[in-house]
Amino acid sequence: MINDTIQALTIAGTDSGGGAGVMADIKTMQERHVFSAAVVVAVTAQNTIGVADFMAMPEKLIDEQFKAVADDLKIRAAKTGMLADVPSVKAVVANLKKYDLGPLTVDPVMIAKGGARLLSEDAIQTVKQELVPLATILTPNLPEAAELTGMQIESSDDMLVAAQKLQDMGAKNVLVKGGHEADDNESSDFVLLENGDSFWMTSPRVDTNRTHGTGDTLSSCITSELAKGKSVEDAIRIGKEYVSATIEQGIQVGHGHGPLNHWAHVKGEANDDEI
Ligand SMILES: Nc1ncnc2c1ncn2[C@@H]1O[C@H](COP(=O)(O)OP(=O)(O)O)[C@@H](O)[C@H]1O
Ligand SMILES: Cc1ncc(COP(=O)(O)OP(=O)(O)O)c(N)n1
Repeated sequence: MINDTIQALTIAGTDSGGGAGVMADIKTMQERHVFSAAVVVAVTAQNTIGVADFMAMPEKLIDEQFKAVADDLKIRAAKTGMLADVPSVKAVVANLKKYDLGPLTVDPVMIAKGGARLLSEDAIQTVKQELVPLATILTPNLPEAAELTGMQIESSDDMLVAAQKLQDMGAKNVLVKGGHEADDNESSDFVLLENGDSFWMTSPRVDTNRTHGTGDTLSSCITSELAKGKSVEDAIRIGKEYVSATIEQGIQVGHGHGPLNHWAHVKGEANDDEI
């Protein structure tokens, strides 16, 4: 019997500009040699300059996408990204409880780099109460961690406290991303694991505005590695290496916050067998 190809699912919004959301997730999973399926929760009219408009999908269509995927594919890990509003978050949560999709990475996307709100304010409470407790790994950036915890995050110590609070809210493992830090030299992320172990992941900060979709790329790489059966810690470390390479080996697309180079070469992965 032939083994099934490794399959993962993104549950998120589209980006017509190709840099973030479902598009970044599919490109990342493809580069990680994982077959990617997608439940589209919202469609955005977006490019590297900003988000012009978006529309959330009707809940029935969200349900039908989940059913279509679950009836046929063998999903080994899933991630959530942009979830738009309360009805969409609730529809996603109901389907995550209904189907076994493996470990779940929750990227609690709230506001795009250009400033557009991608999650309505009233949906934040629903995310906190209903989605965060389902997360195998929760990956907030600094503003998202602040919003979810209700605390100001201005130092490394604050990141530690926020991670603990998010774990207390039900997320098993927490990765607080430091991409929005003021530090000019380093970009440091803090990880708190389920067993209480914690560590920092630090990479040189690249002086660039080509960082559109960094969070999506990191979380979908982590999801790909979880689908392959990697441990949470290994998946997170590989995710950081991959996203760093996609930022460092930048490409030039568009006139604003440019997208990442998803085909970047990752050190130590000289041939396909090592991916
Ligand atoms: N300029 C940069 N140079 C290097 N790494 C970065 C840079 N900006 C973000 N990162 C990294 O990209 C990942 C995503 O972080 P962040 O940008 O905070 O997420 P989001 O896209 O959700 O706002 C993190 O690992 C962060 O450290
Ligand atoms: C459709 C969609 N989903 C998510 C985002 C935000 O992606 P992120 O990785 O946080 O990147 P930036 O917006 O910070 O560049 C998005 N813009 N669109």
